[in-house]
Amino acid sequence: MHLDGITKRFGSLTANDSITLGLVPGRIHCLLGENGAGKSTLMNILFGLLRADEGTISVGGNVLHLENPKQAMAAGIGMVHQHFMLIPVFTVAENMVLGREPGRFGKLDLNGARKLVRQLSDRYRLDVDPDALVEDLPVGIQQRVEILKALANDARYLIFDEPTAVLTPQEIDELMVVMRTLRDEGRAICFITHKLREVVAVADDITVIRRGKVVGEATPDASEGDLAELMVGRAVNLTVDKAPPTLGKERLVLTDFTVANAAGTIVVDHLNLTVSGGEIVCIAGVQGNGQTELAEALLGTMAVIHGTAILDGVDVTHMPPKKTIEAGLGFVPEDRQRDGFVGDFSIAENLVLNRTTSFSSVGNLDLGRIRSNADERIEEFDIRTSSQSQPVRSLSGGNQQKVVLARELSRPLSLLVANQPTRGVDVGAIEFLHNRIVKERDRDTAVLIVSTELEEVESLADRIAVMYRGRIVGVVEPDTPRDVLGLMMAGVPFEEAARSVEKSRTEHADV
Ligand SMILES: Nc1ncnc2c1ncn2[C@@H]1O[C@H](COP(=O)(O)OP(=O)(O)OP(=O)(O)O)[C@@H](O)[C@H]1O
Repeated sequence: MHLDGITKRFGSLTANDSITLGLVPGRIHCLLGENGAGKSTLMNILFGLLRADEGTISVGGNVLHLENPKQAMAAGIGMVHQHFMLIPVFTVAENMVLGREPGRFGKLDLNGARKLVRQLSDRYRLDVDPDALVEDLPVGIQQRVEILKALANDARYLIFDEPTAVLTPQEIDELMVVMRTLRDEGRAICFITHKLREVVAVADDITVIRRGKVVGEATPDASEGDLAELMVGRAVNLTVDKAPPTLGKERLVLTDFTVANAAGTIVVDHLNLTVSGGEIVCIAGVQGNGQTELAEALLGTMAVIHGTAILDGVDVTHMPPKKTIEAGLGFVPEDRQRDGFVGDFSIAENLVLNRTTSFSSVGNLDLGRIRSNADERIEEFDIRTSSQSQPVRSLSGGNQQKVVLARELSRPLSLLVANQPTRGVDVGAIEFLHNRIVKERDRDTAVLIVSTELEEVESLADRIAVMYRGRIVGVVEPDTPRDVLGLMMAGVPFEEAARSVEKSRTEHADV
């Protein structure tokens, strides 16, 4: 398949500028580029979601005219989206038949769909229950459903647009295996990711785009540093420079902090933790062990059924979000699309979303200050946009994340709680954001980070608190070996985990 001279403009912005690219059966082609480079735009054109202004897409010399995803699917193109396109209240099998022409397995042929889910699940070892409701499935499994949807259509060209951003390390490994299998069957894969180790692990071909243009190609033996430099056009320091913490007073004190979900199940279980000003505590753990609920309960959107949260001496245990924010909490949610911004509002509006009173005078919004605040934040956080009045919905994913962080980090804070702070963000921006978080720490803010990225935890943490089934298994130093951390994440206390790792090392040394 050839994409030839693809150009796409949004008003004055050229998101794709004459991009030429080949997708070859039996090869994984990684598309790399900084936030806003134009990767998703290009893939949306290939899947018929957007129309190119110029250029052609052809297979075997035949030009395809793709006006919608249905036509793309008919041409053998499948897409696994960055944000899932599934209907949450439907089952897996029901989602499989959605949007399909009756005839292949028509709208009512749920049995056919169920059978196909089972067959494909077995063949690719994807393990999906056809009768499960999509909303009850963890994100990793939802993504498998998207992959199954594409495979049900026997897609020969598969687009994976940042599929690993929301996955746990184990799910990522499993996805890499699936991608290799699909490649070895002779399918062509286009894979977008910001995680360079994944590129190095699976790429056969690598194309880098910057500001809408192809700026280079690389071979899979390129180092992560070389790829980073090619992506952002300068050398990137992938490790965080930070001095040892200077501990201030205890700012956040959690005592027997216990949180229940809507069904009444305890998800954070008698948790005790203190975070001082001037330190970064990272919560490490396999997703789904209560980390997100802990963060949300601190904000005030989940029910605390026992224990207390004290912030700077004030009891914030049962405060609603508006009050906790006024009490000095900065909050970066796990799901930016759902909880981080209002998509139809402009960047400028989103940057002052939770503190309009500070941008008002005599009861009216001070539009001049809102505008100058937006100019400053866009510049500081390098938010790639054509205008501060652009709706946040139409920003690239990574730039949306930068808007959320820019808003939360632009007022004096007592405590910053950030859940997956750099999700979907390019390496250059991660370098900036990590340094910015350390700067926040050095202003005597208490920082609590939840991250499933061990590299992020290791680079940011002054202490690591490992969470398992709603409890803290142990609080350890940031240089704790990964295998010890891994055992702790499975619920093994530190001493036992350290002994077990030591024992297996000695046994291996003896062999
Ligand atoms: N509907 C739209 N209206 C206006 N501008 C848009 C629209 N869709 C995308 N853009 C702009 O096009 C540019 C490219 O965005 P795109 O989503 O393709 O980037 P990306 O490379 O996928 O970035 P990321 O890595 O952050 O996901 C961005 O500047 C974005 O704001």
